[in-house]
Amino acid sequence: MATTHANTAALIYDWNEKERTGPLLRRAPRFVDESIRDGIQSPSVRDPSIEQKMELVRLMDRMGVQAVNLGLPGAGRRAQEDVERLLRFIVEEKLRITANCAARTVASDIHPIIDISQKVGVPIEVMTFIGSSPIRGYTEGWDNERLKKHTHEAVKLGVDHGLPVGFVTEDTTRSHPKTLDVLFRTALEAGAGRLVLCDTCGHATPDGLRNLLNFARGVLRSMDLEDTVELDWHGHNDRGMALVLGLYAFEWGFHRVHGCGLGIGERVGNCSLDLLLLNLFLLGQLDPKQHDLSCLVEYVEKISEATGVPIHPSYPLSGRDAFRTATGVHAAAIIKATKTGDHDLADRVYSSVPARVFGRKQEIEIGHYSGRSNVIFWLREHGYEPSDELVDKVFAFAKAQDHTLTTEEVKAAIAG
Ligand SMILES: CC(=O)SCCNC(=O)CCNC(=O)[C@H](O)C(C)(C)COP(=O)(O)OP(=O)(O)OC[C@H]1O[C@@H](n2cnc3c(N)ncnc32)[C@H](O)[C@@H]1OP(=O)(O)O
Repeated sequence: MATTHANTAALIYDWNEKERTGPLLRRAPRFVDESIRDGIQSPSVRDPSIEQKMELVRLMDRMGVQAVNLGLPGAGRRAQEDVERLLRFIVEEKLRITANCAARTVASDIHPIIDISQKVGVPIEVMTFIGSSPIRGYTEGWDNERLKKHTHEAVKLGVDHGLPVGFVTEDTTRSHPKTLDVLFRTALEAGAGRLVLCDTCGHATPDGLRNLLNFARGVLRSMDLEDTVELDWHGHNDRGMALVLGLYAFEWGFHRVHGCGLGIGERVGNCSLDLLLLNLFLLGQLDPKQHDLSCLVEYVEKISEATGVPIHPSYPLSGRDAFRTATGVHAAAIIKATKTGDHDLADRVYSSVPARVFGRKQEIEIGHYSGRSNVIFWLREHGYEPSDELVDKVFAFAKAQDHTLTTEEVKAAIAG
């Protein structure tokens, strides 16, 4: 995988502290890919075929994602079959990635996980969830005693069958501390090895996240479990904050952050896993020996293909327009940088993401906001001699349009 050049870096003053100083996180960031569980809960998302899911799991593994949620086998036969086949696939392919599955705090959701795990002979982490916020409790008619009973029984069921259990409080970011305190302690006493704090409704701001983390840490500390129990962050994007909160979660000390490729997921989606990886890479926080991000764009494309969710043209890194410029001033600078022969300079003069590092490249288009530089560059790239007359003709045509020209339109203008 290509890297960026030191000489180009010297041309950028970086106010992003970590980009200048290198790794600052307490520990190497770890990830849980929720694309084929939470990701496919979105009503606009198609459930990928088993072959597509396998391909995605292979890509997750290649990118160094440590865990994948394979689904909620309690949902029915198809979900159970998929989980079993994916688990066998992970074993047969000797992938490093570990498996977890979602379950309500009910035996009928947990037993299928136990059964699959025993059949395949590989542990699956049971991620057993319960809505812990007052608004959820009110809606369901649940009181704290009932939540506590469900929590205890569910965690104990998984633990008694020798499986690792993560306890997931749905809507943690709107839950009362007294309730969380009771539920966390109940789950930990029953043997949960992980607490998953969830921003199920996309409610948290950075200070909310930090307050909640400090609270959870306090509970662990009081039980002398700070060094043994891990904390996960699972966030949704209702307020558009999921990615930023994912980054803060690592900075402030969560062990793992959950996300989905292309940011798919329930309602407006989860934290985008590909953008989380991209940002941590750019911040110098990922060990390149553990994380091969040369397939990051392929991963997003495969997620899109498998789920039927289109990639927005302006989606970072993988979007059609991420490195495509029609604007005159920007294009002129990119073209000047290109002429130096230094691809890194050309990549970075108008983008914070170096395209070539991820297998993409800058493209210059012609539109109504273009200058002559765009036209000259385009003509040369397509084998035309950019005479003044030809440049004038295409330039005048472009200025009269309301959109970026297609190749056919430019060719028609040349011929016209
Ligand atoms: C962490 C998350 O993302 S939460 C989203 C989880 N994912 C999904 O829901 C997708 C898969 N779900 C399904 O296929 C179905 O909802 C099933 C098979 C799990 C359940 O189907 P049904 O039994 O028909 O129940 P339905 O979906 O209508 O309602 C959910 C039920 O679960 C109950 N429930 C929800 N969470 C819990 C919990 N943690 N513990 C106990 N019961 C719970 C609700 O109270 C409701 O019960 P009710 O039917 O007695 O009112």
